[in-house]
Amino acid sequence: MRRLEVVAAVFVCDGNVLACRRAPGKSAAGKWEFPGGKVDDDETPEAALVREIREELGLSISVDAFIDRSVTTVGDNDIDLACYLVTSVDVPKRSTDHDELRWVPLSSLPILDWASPDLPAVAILTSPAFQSQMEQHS
Ligand SMILES: Nc1nc2c([nH]c(=O)n2[C@H]2C[C@H](O)[C@@H](COP(=O)(O)OP(=O)(O)OP(=O)(O)O)O2)c(=O)[nH]1
Repeated sequence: MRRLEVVAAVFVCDGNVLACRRAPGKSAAGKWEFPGGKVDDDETPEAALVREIREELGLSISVDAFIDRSVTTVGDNDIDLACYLVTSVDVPKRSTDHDELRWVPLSSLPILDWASPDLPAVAILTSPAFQSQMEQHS
């Protein structure tokens, strides 16, 4: 079993969350996920997330809050996925790794066909506690 440390960014805007669909030809193509990628050796999770989002979406972000970290077995890999709430000045428009970027209302997130490692974060995002936290900040 191989353990992969992965970080992902949750963009929230007006009660909508950015979901990204893995492009054809990638592993788990067609599954929805949060943008991000693998943490390199000797890199902090926050630095990895800033680097991955710059590479993938071409944006500068600030990493604002930790949401969830869970380990999920997918095939021969243990995916150790940490998700963070992030903000950016510019709006994400396109991705090198995804064929669709979609803003989805918090309450509709479970409708998408998520990569299984993302489901714990999706459950937190759709909880009443998170939704009222977001309303207080908007
Ligand atoms: N970026 C990202 N990756 C995720 C999420 N959920 C999830 O299972 N993954 C998996 C997919 C990949 O196997 C790995 C992240 O690697 P990566 O985004 O750097 O992708 P990669 O192109 O190197 O991946 P791969 O095609 O080699 O599998 O974690 C998620 O929400 N965001």
